[in-house]
Parts: sequence; structure tokens; C-alpha cells
Amino acid sequence: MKLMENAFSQISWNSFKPLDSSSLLNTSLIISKIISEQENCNLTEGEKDCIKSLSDILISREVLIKMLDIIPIAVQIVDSHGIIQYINPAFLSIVGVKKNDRLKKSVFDVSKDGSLVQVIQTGKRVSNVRNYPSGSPTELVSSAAPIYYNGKLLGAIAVTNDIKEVIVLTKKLNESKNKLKTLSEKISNIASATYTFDDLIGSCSNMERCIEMGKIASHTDATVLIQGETGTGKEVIANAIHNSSNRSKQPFISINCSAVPLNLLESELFGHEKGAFTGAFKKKLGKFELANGGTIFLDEIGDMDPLLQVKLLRALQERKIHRVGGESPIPLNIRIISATNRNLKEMVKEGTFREDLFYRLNVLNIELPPLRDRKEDLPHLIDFIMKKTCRKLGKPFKIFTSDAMKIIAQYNWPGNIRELENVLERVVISTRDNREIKGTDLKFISSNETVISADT
Ligand SMILES: Nc1ncnc2c1ncn2[C@@H]1O[C@H](COP(=O)(O)OP(=O)(O)OP(=O)(O)O)[C@@H](O)[C@H]1O
Repeated sequence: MKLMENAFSQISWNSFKPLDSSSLLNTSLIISKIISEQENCNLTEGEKDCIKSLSDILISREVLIKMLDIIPIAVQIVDSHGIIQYINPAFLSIVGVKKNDRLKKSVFDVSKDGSLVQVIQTGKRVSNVRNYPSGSPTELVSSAAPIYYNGKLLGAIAVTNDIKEVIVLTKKLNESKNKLKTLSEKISNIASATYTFDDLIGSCSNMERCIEMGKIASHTDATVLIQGETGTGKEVIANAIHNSSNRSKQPFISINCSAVPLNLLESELFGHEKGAFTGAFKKKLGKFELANGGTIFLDEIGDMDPLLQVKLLRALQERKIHRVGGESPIPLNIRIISATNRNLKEMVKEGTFREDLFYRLNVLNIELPPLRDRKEDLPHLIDFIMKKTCRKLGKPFKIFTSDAMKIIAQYNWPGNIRELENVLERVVISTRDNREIKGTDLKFISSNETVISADT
């Protein structure tokens, strides 16, 4: 009787909201038991009491059948011989058959590979049986359970779905899952800083000063300008500053100002409203808004067009931005780090970079030294990069012979640490399983063949 009460408690009596298939199956089992029991007047005293109290709410055979009639899930009930005693309208509409073609017919004739046949034959519950009932073009999936009373099999009840619906829903679910995956990948790509100060190798005094300045900057919200040749670690130190700051749990958004065409850069930085220009079909958030609360890294700032320099200056002064085509200003709580491999002071003198913007950006300055000026760091850098590269390529750790080290030390590394990384990767691959890298393995450096661009 507990089961009966549980089953009834799942029914929303006021609204007849649809139940899920398994609750429905349980409920229907009980209902069908009551239907047959009331007909036989064969209930225990306890069950009669319970039905009496339930009848205060609603219970009567007609009302129960009405309930089965309106639920939007297909239900079918057979007796112990497999003769169909009840079918609800949802079943008829999903399966596409007429009531008279099925009612009082044997399921062994009209649905011989269906779930009810299996239950009548075995006396056991079955789930998710797929079949095409006779006279129906629709593939169905049904679950069925036996109805026992006093140990005797009275019949069975099945709930059925049109499998097309299940397939469509599964497809939609998979599409949504894929979209979610792509989006979360995009978010983690744009919004996280990977490097920390532990990834910055350098013990020469110049480099130590830069790392020290980076650490000082990370304890403040001050704007930082990082200067240095290509591949000297500007992005690494910008990441490290963010990761050591109290904004580290907030986004780190990076934008390469030279890589975005001028006509798109303003909208990339500040976003745009729907219809702001031809092709602006949707509102779009800019990098500044995405970085709000965290850090924005403006890479290659020296390549920014003078017109945009004005807008950037305004954003920095007011600590607010305007989306392209937007009316109201959006307040910013943001740390700005910019970087360039160009000489901004020279550009200011030449008039190609705004002086007022330069001073706004250059509150704290970090000038990374080129690798040729810190060759004493080479052994440590080689060790660090070699370990990283061998781990990535699944190769054993390799060492440089003294003639190979001489070549490395004499080379002047125009591509700086990025070039060193590329050289090491190339040489680890080309020397296969050799444990030593010899001078002859580095012929491509001594012949001055450029290796800077491999990964840039
Ligand atoms: N001090 C360092 N210690 C270890 N690895 C470094 C260091 N500096 C840079 N690297 C490595 O060198 C590569 C280039 O660094 P990064 O991208 O930061 O240079 P960049 O100055 O921003 O270059 P670009 O101006 O071309 O954008 C990265 O793979 C980085 O891991």
C-alpha cells in the first residue's frame, strides 16, 4: 500500500501534468491494479481503507481511466492472455492505428515482437524494446511491467514513445553538448593566463631587474608597458603579472593590435551594438568588457592606428568605454598591460604615437633584454627548454657537447628565446634517439639559415 500512496503522491491532481515514463509506469501499475481489484472486489481490508481515503480525493474507476486518457504518453494494458483491455488516445495517435483494430485483440498478433509479449511470456519487466507494431509505420520504443496480485499474473502494462521523438531529442542534446564544449574551450582560451614567474628564466642582472619590476607591478593595479624585441618574453611576463595579482581569478584577455584589420579593431576592443554598422547582426562584447574585473593585454600597441589611439586614450582617462553605436558608457574596472617591440619614445618624437597615450601606458616600464645581451643565461635557458621540449615530444633528455655549446654561444639570436625554442625542437627531432647534440647537428645555425619564423 505504501507503493500505492507513493504512486499517487506523484500525480499533480490539479493540473494533470505529464509524468516521466518510469513514474508513469509505476503509477499506471497501481491504477490498473485498482481497476481490476475494484471489479473483483478482491481487496484486503487495509487496501480498502486506503482506497476509501483516496476516494475522498478523487479515486473512481472512471476518473482513473479519464486520467489515463489525457496523459500524453502512450499506455496499453493487457490481461494475462495478452488480450488488449485498454489503450489510451495518446497510444492511438502516436502509433497511428484505430482503436477497433487493436482493442480486444491479442498482442501476440498485433505486436508480436513488442514489450508486452515479452512480459506475458516471462512475467518480468522489460525496458526500451524497439519494434514496429502491425499496421503502423512508426518505430516505437516501449517499457512494460507485469501486474501481479496475490502472486498471480493478472496482465501487463506498457508505456510507449515514438522513437523519432527520442532520436530528435538525443540529436538536439548532442548538438547542445557540442556547442557547450566549443564555447567553454573558447572561453578558457581567451580568458586565462598560462605563465607564472616560475616560467621566466633569467639570472643576469638585467633580467633579474625585469622580474623584480614585474613582481612589484603584480602587487598594484598600475598600468604597465613592456618593451623588448620579438620573442624576448613580453607575453610571458604579462601573464605572470596577472597570475600573481589579486585579479588572477578574473579574466586575462589578450589582443594583438596589429593582427586585427583597422576597421574591425574598434569593435574588437570596445564591442558594438546590434545594427551599429553593416554586418553587425548581433550585439557583441569587446575585449575591454570581457576583461572587466581582470586584465587586458594590448600586444603590439605600437602598431595601433592614430585614430584608435585617441579612443583608447579616452577609455583610459575616463575608465569607461562606449560600444560602437552605443549610447551609454560602460564603466571599467580593469588593469592594462601593453607591449611592443617598437621604440615608442622614437615614435612619439616622429609623431606616429601620441605622447599623452604613451605616458598613460608607461606608468611602470619593463624593458626585456635581447638574448644576445644575456648569454650567461643560455645554459639555464637551454636546460629549461630542453626538458620542456623532450617531455612534449616524448624523447629522452639530450645534452650539448662543448663544440655545440660554442656555436650556440656565438650565434646572436635575432629571434631571441622563441628562436632558441625552435632551434632546440628542430635539433631534438633531427637527432632522433641520440643523447648528445654535436656541433655538426647545428650546421643550420652556423650557416645563418633563419629559424625565427617556425612558430611565430
Ligand atoms: N625568460 C624566459 N624564460 C623561459 N622561456 C621564455 C622566457 N621568455 C620567453 N620565453 C619563451 O619564449 C617564447 C616567446 O615568448 P613571448 O611570446 O612572451 O615573446 P614576446 O616578446 O611576446 O614575442 P612577440 O613580440 O613576438 O609577441 C615563449 O614560448 C616563451 O615560453
